[in-house]
Amino acid sequence: MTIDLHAETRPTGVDAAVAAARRVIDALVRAGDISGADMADVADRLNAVADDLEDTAPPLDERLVDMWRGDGNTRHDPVTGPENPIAPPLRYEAVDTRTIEATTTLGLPHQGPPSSVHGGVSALLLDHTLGVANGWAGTSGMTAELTLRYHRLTPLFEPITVAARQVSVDGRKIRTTGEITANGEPCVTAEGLFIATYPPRPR
Ligand SMILES: CCCCCCCCCCCCCC(=O)SCCNC(=O)CCNC(=O)[C@H](O)C(C)(C)COP(=O)(O)OP(=O)(O)OC[C@H]1O[C@@H](n2cnc3c(N)ncnc32)[C@H](O)[C@@H]1OP(=O)(O)O
Repeated sequence: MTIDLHAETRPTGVDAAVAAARRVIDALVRAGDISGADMADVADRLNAVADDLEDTAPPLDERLVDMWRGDGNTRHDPVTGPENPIAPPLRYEAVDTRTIEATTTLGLPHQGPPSSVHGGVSALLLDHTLGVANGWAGTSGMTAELTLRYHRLTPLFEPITVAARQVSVDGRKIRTTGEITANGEPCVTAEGLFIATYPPRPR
């Protein structure tokens, strides 16, 4: 069952440009300096795109207010956001009323050890997924503690599943667990303490 735990990716507008930017990031890391591409020309063309975007961007304050309107951060967060080129992006499904999961395949931009996911990237995916599991379960908060155990390398280039479950809510303290698995084997497990609090949205 697909649920509204992430913003839907639109085929046009900034979502389409972000999808293209993800391709560029992946292709650049893949190419390195041993490809046949004229990288000086590539840099000129990418800088021209950035110049155009910077020249037409709204003031930062205005954009921040816009970002936190409506769907809020699910459109721009760095894990699921269709507006954010550094998001893989993950697309969550509900497992039950307190548990969610997403399956994705990461590539070279997220590499740490050879052909393996960077440990900090795993932490990002888990922190966010635990946070969204809290939102799904009905009580969310800010990460106060996140404890990770890296059991084995998390592979690139093949499907991995990121899952999280809200375990308990005790006053403002929310305890949540999660894991990244590949081929059914745990690669990283996480335990999080979240404190129920709601930072003000930019206005
Ligand atoms: C359906 C879909 C929904 C989607 C939703 C969108 C999801 C988005 C997902 C995004 C996910 C991404 C998520 C992110 O990226 S969140 C960003 C990363 N986190 C932060 O930046 C948090 C920064 N820290 C703070 O803001 C404050 O310190 C917090 C809010 C955490 C607590 O400050 P606050 O002033 O409010 O609390 P308090 O001092 O009154 O303490 C209250 C109680 O808590 C206990 N305590 C506090 N800290 C700790 C600690 N470190 N270890 C153990 N215990 C701790 C404390 O002892 C006390 O217990 P007790 O004495 O009462 O027993």
